[in-house]
Amino acid sequence: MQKIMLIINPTSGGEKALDYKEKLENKAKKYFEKVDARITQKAQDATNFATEASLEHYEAVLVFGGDGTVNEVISGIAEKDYIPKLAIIPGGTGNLITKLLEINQDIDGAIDELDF
Ligand SMILES: Nc1ncnc2c1ncn2[C@@H]1O[C@H](COP(=O)(O)OP(=O)(O)OP(=O)(O)O)[C@@H](O)[C@H]1O
Repeated sequence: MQKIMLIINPTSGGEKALDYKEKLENKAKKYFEKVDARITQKAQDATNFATEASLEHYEAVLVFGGDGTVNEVISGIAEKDYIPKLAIIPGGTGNLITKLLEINQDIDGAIDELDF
C-alpha cells in the first residue's frame, strides 16, 4: 500500500499551518492510499518522524514548515538505506530552501502544484 507522511510544524510562519492540514490531506489522498499526518510538538520531532518514514518505507514525506523544519526532515531521511520522495510546502517565515528550489511561495499555489 502506498503511503505518505505529512509532517507539519504548527508554529511555523505565525501558527497558520494547521489551517492547511485538511487541504494537504485531501491533496495527498489523490495519490496515496494512506495519509499519515504528524504534528510536531518540539525540536527534533520532525527528524524522528522522517526517520520513521524512511525505516517504514513510506513512498513520500511532505513537510509543511520553514527552513528549520525542512532541515530536520532532511536530517531524518539522509543516509538511510531507503529515502522517501520529499515534497516541501513553504510554511515558514524565511523559506529559503523552497525559494532556491523555485517552489511557489504562495501556500495554496504550492499545494495545487504538488504532483507525485
Ligand atoms: N510545536 C512546536 N512548538 C515550538 N517549536 C517547534 C514545534 N515544532 C517544531 N518546533 C521547532 O521550530 C523550529 C522552527 O520552525 P520553522 O523553521 O519551521 O519555522 P519558522 O519559524 O517559520 O522558521 P524559518 O524562519 O526558518 O522559516 C524547528 O526547527 C523546530 O525545532
